[in-house]
Parts: sequence; structure tokens; C-alpha cells
Amino acid sequence: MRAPVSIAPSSLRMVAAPAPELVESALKTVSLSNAAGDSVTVYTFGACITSYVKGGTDVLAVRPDAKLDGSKPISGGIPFCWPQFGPGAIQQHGFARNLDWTVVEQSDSKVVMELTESAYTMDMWPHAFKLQYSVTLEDDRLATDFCVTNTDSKPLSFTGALHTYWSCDDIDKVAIKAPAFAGATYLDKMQSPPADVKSASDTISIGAPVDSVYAGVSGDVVLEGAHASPLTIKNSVGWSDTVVWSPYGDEGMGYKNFVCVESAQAATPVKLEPGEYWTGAMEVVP
Ligand SMILES: O=P(O)(O)OC[C@H]1O[C@@H](O)[C@H](O)[C@@H](O)[C@@H]1O
Repeated sequence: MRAPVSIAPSSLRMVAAPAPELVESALKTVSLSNAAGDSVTVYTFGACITSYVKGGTDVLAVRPDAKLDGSKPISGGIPFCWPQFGPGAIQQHGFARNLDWTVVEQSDSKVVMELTESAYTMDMWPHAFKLQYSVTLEDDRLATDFCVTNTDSKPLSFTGALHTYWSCDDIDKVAIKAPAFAGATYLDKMQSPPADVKSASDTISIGAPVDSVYAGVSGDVVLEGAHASPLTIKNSVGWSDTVVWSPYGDEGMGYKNFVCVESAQAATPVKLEPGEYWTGAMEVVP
């Protein structure tokens, strides 16, 4: 249950104005911590991890224009895109980042959240499903495990992503590295219409707006120059693609202080028969 926000009178008005609409706020968060003093904050709204502080540095960023009141998906941390990545038949990036997930297990260092179909989801996407998302703060890393089960009597297919906003002091100094970037063909969504481009290097740097889908690039992706030491994004199970997004130059979004390097299942939808499940595991090793 969210507490209503109280609205202070801003100024005296000479004419009667319509009553301001109350915006619900104070979304529920779960905090994880360990003996080393590392911490994690997770919003149950969208199952969005908004902070992972390791050794005093928060490796995740929340955009300055983010809304944390449930009025729109949280623009920051690790938004959960599912069952659709990007635009398409339903709302951009799907509904999972726009709904309250249920906490089914919680300890000091771990939380497990679930989402199942509702009248709202069935209305736009007529499938019964069960999502389970486990977030564990370990001594040296943050581990995420995602499982989709088709609980319906007909097949379903989905795309999705962990749309992670990595913090950085200066995006101009960031290098995103993976051996598989070299020679990979990526979908350049900045072109109109989007077009395939061949990548020459194993390193991506950002100096202009970027929106690229690297199909089949997975495994370890290393972020250098964002913080004092490199950070590794370990895509160990599922999540077959990597998406790089930056609204470079957009001051309102605070472009200088984040880059999105997303663990995605974007290029090829996953099809699940009734009773089948799919898992995606991503770990952050600062
Ligand atoms: O503003 P949103 O809906 O959170 O999406 C942000 C961006 O997310 C990226 O993953 C997409 O590739 C971009 O096209 C999109 O603009």
C-alpha cells in the first residue's frame, strides 16, 4: 500500500483552481547488505534494482529525470524489460517494469520476487506466465537470476532485457569491451530505418547517441573507465544479446553520468511450450 503524498499550497490563487491530482509515492523498497558494507536497493515496482554500492561506489545510475512514484517505469538502475524489448505490439519494453512484483523470499542478502498474469496483462498480452527474479548480494558480486515459466495451455514467446544503467563519472572516458564485439554485426537503431553494421573493434566508446543491438554477443562484457577499477557484466545463462544505449548530449537525462549496457534477449524471441521455462543469469562483478 503506498502512502499518498501531501501537497503543500504553493501560492494563493484569486480564482478557484481544480484540486491537484494526488500522485501516489513511497514505493516499496527492499534493502540488502553484507558484512563488508556493500548494499543494494530494489524497488518492487518493476523489480528494479536502483543501487548497488560496492566499496563505497554505486555502480548503478538513476537518471535525474526518473520518476520514483509509480507514474512511469523507473529510468535507472536495472529496469526489467519483458515480455517485449523495445517498441512493438504492447507498451515500449513491456509491462514487467511497470507493475508491482511480489516478494516471496527475503533475507539480509537476497530477495526473490514474482510476477504472474493479471487482468491488466491478459488484456494486452493473453498469456498465463510466472516470472521469478532472484537478486543476491554476494561478497564480491551481485547475482541476478531470472526464470520465465509458461503456465498456460498454449505456447508463448517473448523478448526482454535487463536495461542496466551503469554509472560513470564521464561517459567520454568509458570503454565497453568484449572479444565478441570485434567482427560482430549489430543493428544500428540510430539509423532510419535501422540498419546492420559490422563492428571492427572489440571496444565501444561513446561520443554520440548510440542505440545498438549486438545479437549473439554475450558472456563477459567489461566496462572500463567508468569507475576506479573495471567492472565485469557476466552473462552466464540465457541473455544471448547485448544492447548499448546512450542518449549522448541529452542533459535532461544526465547523459554524461551513465551508459546502458543491457543483457538482452532482443534479436530472437524465446518460444516456450506449455510448462516449459527459460532462465537468464547476469552477475555484476565490480
Ligand atoms: O525511455 P525508455 O522507454 O526507458 O527507453 C530507453 C531506451 O531503451 C533502449 O533499450 C532502447 O534501445 C532505446 O530505443 C530506448 O530509447
